Amino acid sequence: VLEVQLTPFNILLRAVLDQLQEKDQAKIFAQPVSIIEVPDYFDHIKNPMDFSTMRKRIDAHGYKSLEEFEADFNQIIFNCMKYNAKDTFFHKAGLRLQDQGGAILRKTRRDAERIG
Ligand SMILES: CC(=O)c1c[nH]c2ccccc12
Repeated sequence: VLEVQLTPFNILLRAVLDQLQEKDQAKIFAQPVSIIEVPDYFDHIKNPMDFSTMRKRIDAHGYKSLEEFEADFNQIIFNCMKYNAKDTFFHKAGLRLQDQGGAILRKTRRDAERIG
């Protein structure tokens, strides 16, 4: 059922989100951090974010601009770097996603600028 109205903007956001998720092979950022797995997570992290939540917001037409979309992506990274100590697999995965995702978003902004 095509319950999501496909506008050019949310087609673009879904495509960018797919590219960002390709950089998360371990699927660390795919779903919300589980309060069962990590009981103290929400003591430290006040604005949880993950890719599945972003996808829901795209489908609800909840992003009014690319900047709002990027803010949620940056929240994922910020939370990961804050909660996980520097020498952990998760922290390092956050750094890599920030680097690789940053390149994807810069190219997206450039393309959007050109297309207008
Ligand atoms: C994204 C993130 O920080 C995590 C994703 N899964 C986790 C499991 C335990 C602790 C942290 C996490």
